[in-house]
Amino acid sequence: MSAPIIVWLRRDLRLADQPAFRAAAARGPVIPVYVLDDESPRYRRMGAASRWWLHHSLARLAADLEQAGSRLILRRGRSENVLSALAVESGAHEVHALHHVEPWWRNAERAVRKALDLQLHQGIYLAPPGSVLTGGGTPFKIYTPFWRALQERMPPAPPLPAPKLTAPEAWPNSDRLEDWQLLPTHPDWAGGMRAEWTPGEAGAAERLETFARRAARYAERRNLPAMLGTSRLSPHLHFGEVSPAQVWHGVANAGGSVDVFLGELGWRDYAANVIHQFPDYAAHSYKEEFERLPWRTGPEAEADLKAWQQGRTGYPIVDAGMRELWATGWMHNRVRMIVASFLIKHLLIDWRRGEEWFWDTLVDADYAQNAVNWQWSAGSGVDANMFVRIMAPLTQSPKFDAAGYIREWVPELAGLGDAEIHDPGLLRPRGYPAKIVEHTEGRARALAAHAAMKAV
Ligand SMILES: Cc1cc2nc3c(=O)[nH]c(=O)nc-3n(C[C@H](O)[C@H](O)[C@H](O)COP(=O)(O)OP(=O)(O)OC[C@H]3O[C@@H](n4cnc5c(N)ncnc54)[C@H](O)[C@@H]3O)c2cc1C
Repeated sequence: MSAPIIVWLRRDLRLADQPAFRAAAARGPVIPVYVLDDESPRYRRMGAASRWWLHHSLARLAADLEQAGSRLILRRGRSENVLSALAVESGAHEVHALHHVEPWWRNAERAVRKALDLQLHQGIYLAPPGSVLTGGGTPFKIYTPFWRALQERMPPAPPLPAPKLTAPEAWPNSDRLEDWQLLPTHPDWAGGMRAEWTPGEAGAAERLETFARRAARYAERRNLPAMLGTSRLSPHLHFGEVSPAQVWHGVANAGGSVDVFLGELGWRDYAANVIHQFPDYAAHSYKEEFERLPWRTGPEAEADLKAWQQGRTGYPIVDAGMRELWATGWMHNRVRMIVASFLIKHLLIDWRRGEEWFWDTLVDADYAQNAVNWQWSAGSGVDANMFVRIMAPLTQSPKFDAAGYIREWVPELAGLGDAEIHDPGLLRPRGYPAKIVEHTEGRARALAAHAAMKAV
């Protein structure tokens, strides 16, 4: 029997349309391995909600591999060390993996390549990050021209089915998933996540199939948080349980406004294109002047941050969003924009504090998409909303018909009518907090801080 080939898995946890599996399967027996590497990302190690998802996704993948006559080997440690040791144990020389854009994964890929024959494949985005270029051969900075150029290369190649896998003569040892303690126990806060999500390739395929039936009406519903208008595919896409090409082809014939949905998938590629150019995008404001913005700090600002995190700001739409996030690990996009704007502008708290909170609490926490969207909201990004365009939560809430959404996530307000629920005022029930800051006051403070930044 020929030497086994290692497939190094990260956030590409699927068998179908997974080019690393396909290439390895064509060359010999396959050893699929997932390395829990908290060392390479350092402070960017996966957050708590992502670890919950990872546990279930790995359990599913292991079961799917068993059924295909294979196994999932689990190891923990620094990727290059673990893979080198595994290669020695198993007699493997080649490692196949999908190329990742996060800076720590790019470093890890370089380190693995020093010791082993690492073959990288594309398959996480519609097009390889860094490959969509202007006429002058430079990467795009702005979304709209990027999307126009990307569309010229679409549709993506049709997705390929899972390959047939051959087992190696002997299986290397594996850690036990339970021993990794990825799930919360004291307390177990994951009940809302279990109710909402089915991690794994089959769960992703089912989401895609049900969304395809309503994708034609995406544009008219996508901004309404009370409706099931968007796909909710983001955590499945983040963990690679479905490929963007599968999503594209899964909805392509839906008709109606499906093009608007495909444009959102384009934002996903765009975010990776930004990180490819600016790897530490989550650490610094792209527009340097924002490093001079006088953000609030100190005990009062910390108390406001906590109120925002806990959904106790006195703004029902903001609180509904933050509580949805805490309970399910996900938040509707329109509401993400509202809560981000509120933190950055009404509370004048550095966008990085919000980014960090999302990183820990979102099941779809994604280095590129999170940083790009937070910098978009702050106005500090490469392609961004203007800081001085301040979203008014009390206007956004009725505009996007959020009454039902607020009733679901802020049950103290459920008894209020549609006219009052967005801004309870004197009808505020006992137990629901007063507004943490008045809109006009918060707005004026934010504009003054922006003016001060510009004046330096
Ligand atoms: C402050 C802020 C932080 C965010 N952080 C993340 C994050 O960590 N991870 C993440 O996946 N998305 C993030 N988003 C983008 C967006 O909110 C989610 O992708 C979307 O809500 C996921 O829901 P869906 O799958 O139903 O999206 P759909 O509307 O069905 O869109 C389909 C897919 O397109 C991609 N997409 C949609 N909107 C965006 C966008 N604005 N930017 C980039 N890709 C997009 C997602 O992969 C999504 O699954 C953030 C947005 C904001 C405003």
